[in-house]
Amino acid sequence: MGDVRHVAVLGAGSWGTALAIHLARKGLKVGLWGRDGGRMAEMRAAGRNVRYLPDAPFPATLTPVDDLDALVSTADRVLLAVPSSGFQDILHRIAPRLSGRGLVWATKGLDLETTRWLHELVLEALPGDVHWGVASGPSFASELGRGLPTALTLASPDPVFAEDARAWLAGGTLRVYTSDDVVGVQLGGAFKNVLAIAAGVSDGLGFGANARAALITRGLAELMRLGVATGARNETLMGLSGLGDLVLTCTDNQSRNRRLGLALGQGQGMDEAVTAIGQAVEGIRTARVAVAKAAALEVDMPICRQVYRVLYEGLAPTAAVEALLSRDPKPEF
Ligand SMILES: NC(=O)C1=CN([C@@H]2O[C@H](COP(=O)(O)OP(=O)(O)OC[C@H]3O[C@@H](n4cnc5c(N)ncnc54)[C@H](O)[C@@H]3O)[C@@H](O)[C@H]2O)C=CC1
Ligand SMILES: O=C(CO)COP(=O)(O)O
Repeated sequence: MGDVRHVAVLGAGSWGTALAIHLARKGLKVGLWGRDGGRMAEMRAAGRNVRYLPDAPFPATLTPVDDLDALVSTADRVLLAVPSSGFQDILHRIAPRLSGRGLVWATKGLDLETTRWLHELVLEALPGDVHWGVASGPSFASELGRGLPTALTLASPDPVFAEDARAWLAGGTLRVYTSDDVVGVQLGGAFKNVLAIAAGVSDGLGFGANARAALITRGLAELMRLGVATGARNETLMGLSGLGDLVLTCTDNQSRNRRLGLALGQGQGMDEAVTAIGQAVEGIRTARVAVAKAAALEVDMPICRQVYRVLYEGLAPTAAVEALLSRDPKPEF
């Protein structure tokens, strides 16, 4: 597959920036592209992403760039880290230039309108000679940006490409495991965001550690039921991209999804809470996808359903909890 010396990182939010810094620290030449030319100029001048990761200076081999086509045409590999709302658009823009290169994405979510997995969009958009994979796991951008130890899973249907991607992604403080469970790795990364909102709501209401642990565990049961219906493997859902990321985002206030839930549980309105966070909160879109997938596949996902009702139907958080607690009794497994 050839030597990897130059990586294009697309999406200059907190995650794209942290990944770009990490790769550049390893000595790779990195072009970081963002859609806002003014912000990219600001990053070039400041030598850091002042808005999203102000405490992580750019290594010398990281260049913020404006020209997407030029960057993708010259890079050996492309790492896509835009929110799921922008995934399809950027994928189509870069697809004609991806021949012979490899694509990894680090976006967590599904396509909202069609509820398709991102790899299904990739399969449809890309020429057959483009190898691809998805990276996911418990990984707050600011921690990777500060060089703190982090572990991810890289899933690809092609074991040779999985090893290729592992080799250029991993190193320094980032450990990367490989997998061929493309659906399982995406499932955990996407749907844990909905459950993190639920955990935040519970903590915002002051419900305590028992309730949080119950939500994490029963949330994992929902992921596993969806996994059975979609062909994901249980061990993947028990791994870094499943349970690992679920625990991280349900328990730590660095999670934007958890913070949204906290704000709602404390009585803040949705618009106010989203504006205050000011960054991607993927669980909002994914709650809609969860309800649609659960209905289409006849999978019981009561926690995701109540999150959806709080976000989209104006249900009071206390009423959502009551609805969960008053369901008919059933065996745990
Ligand atoms: N921040 C984190 O700790 C982690 C984030 N992720 C995932 O990475 C993805 C990106 O999230 P963040 O960087 O955290 O979001 P962010 O809110 O920090 O930044 C989003 C960036 O994407 C840009 N953007 C939005 N729509 C776009 C479009 N259509 N085309 C091009 N650029 C667009 C925005 O201008 C902004 O620069 C999400 O799917 C998120 O779940 C995954 C792991 C960790
Ligand atoms: O996915 C993440 C960590 O793995 C980031 O979580 P939030 O999007 O909730 O901040």
